Amino acid sequence: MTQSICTANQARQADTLAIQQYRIPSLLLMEHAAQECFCLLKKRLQNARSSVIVCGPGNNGADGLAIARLCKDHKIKCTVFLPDPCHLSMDEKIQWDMIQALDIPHISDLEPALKKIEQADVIIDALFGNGLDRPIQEPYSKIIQTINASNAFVASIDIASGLQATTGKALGICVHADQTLAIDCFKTGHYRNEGRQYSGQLFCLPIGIPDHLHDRLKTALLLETKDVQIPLRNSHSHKGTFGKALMIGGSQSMHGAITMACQACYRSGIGTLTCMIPDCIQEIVGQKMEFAMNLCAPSQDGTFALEGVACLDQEKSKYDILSLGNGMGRTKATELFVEHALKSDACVLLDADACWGLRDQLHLLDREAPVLLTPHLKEMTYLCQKDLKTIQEDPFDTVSTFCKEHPQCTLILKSDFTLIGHQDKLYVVDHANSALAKGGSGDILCGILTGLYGQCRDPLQAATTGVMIHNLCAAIKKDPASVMPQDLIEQIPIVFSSLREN
Ligand SMILES: NC(=O)C1=CN([C@@H]2O[C@H](COP(=O)(O)OP(=O)(O)OC[C@H]3O[C@@H](n4cnc5c(N)ncnc54)[C@H](O)[C@@H]3O)[C@@H](O)[C@H]2O)[C@@H](O)CC1
Ligand SMILES: [K+]
Repeated sequence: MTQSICTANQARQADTLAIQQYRIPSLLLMEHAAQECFCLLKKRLQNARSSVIVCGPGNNGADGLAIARLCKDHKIKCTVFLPDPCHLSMDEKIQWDMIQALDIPHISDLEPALKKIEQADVIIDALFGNGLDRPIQEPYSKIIQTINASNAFVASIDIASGLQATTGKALGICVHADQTLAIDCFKTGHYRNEGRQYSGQLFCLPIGIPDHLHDRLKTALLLETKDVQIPLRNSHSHKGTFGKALMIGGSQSMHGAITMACQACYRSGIGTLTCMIPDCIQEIVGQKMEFAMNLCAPSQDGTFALEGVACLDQEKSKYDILSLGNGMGRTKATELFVEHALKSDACVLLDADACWGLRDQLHLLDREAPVLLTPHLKEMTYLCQKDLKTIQEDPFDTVSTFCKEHPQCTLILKSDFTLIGHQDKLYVVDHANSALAKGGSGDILCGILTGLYGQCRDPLQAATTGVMIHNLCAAIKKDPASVMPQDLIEQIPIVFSSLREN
């Protein structure tokens, strides 16, 4: 099952549909949620000297009470802290009655509860979930402060209390979780704004809501390795079967970028590869790449000259994919190359400086053949009318809006996680790894994408598979500080064969 990433509203809708349309009682969903949480936390709770379940006034708190009941069933000691037993949701009232009837230790007075929290080694945070809708105030801010000051392991149910589930903004103070146990689906707030920093390790727990309800809600999806498919390679094939690519880039000061991109492309299965570079770097690039054909275009001041675009015009009809950008520099010629590439019939991939070169000619995206774009957050400002802060605050909306406006495009927005959008589809790849936060890493992704597109001719498949491969390449047994671009390139064959086996 592919995990959904929902806004607060979508998560609520999924709950409501499950309850109304599939007649699943909400207490049953809650029981599933509690059982899944308990299963994941059982070992820690068993080993804890003292554990506290801190419960708020809604169904998040009710989940906490249901977990306390399962602890009692398994003879695990824990204390429930419910600060305000007079104001409870309907389901929580039922859970609270059971807690009292079963004589499970519970406190409602603040001072002794804060002492318990200070001494606890495991805290379950069930204060607020999807329903937090205003800034945290007393007594909850004092409670959260004490949780954060304790040395305990903190597991938040559904979302760290204090985070708004859609925006990931901390509404005042927020629990700093070691783990978040998302109920039924991830929330966009786990990925946006402060959500990354407060959620800790994320888990998503199924509670019996039918999958297709999420499909209906068109939520973003979290991609796992099993969800991607590398293009099949028939043994009875020839180099034409696997695509002809032209990769355009390089300059006097950045010739490494285009060579790394080409190496990654070749290792990712392209049939034939031609590399177009400014003639001033002909010698150095030629020495590094005997597998690719080199085309040299005239240069000026260490980058492509304007008249170099004639070389592209002459060649462009011969290729399935034209990729532009790696180490190209931000010049008038880059803008012109972008324009002429987009006026071809081939698929076009625009990376790095080519995204900049597109900024004043976005109308060219309205074409027949597909376009792949791989901006990082800053480069995204060139592709839409938003500033960096707005994009950072809501990358989900940025990508979906762009993809609705440009249905021919597949957009890959890179940050510490990657968003991939195409028309109304939105995917997240989340393998944050600082080994990729280095120069050269984007060029390698560009090469992988070009190689994959040549084989499958499906931009979305190339994007989802390519981003996953790129991330898996970084998961090597080397300290992230020391990983070189060449290490990633050398990892490509290993990742390919492990994906093909699966
Ligand atoms: N059927 C369902 O709806 C299910 C819901 N589940 C749980 O229910 C949660 C959502 O429950 P709710 O919608 O009741 O929402 P919450 O439990 O997040 O809390 C909502 C309550 O908190 C109050 N509140 C909001 N912000 C506040 C603030 N700053 N200070 C004080 N009070 C504040 C609201 O007035 C409301 O009473 C999910 O996060 C999940 O943990 C799960 O049990 C699975 C099933
Ligand atoms: K919570």
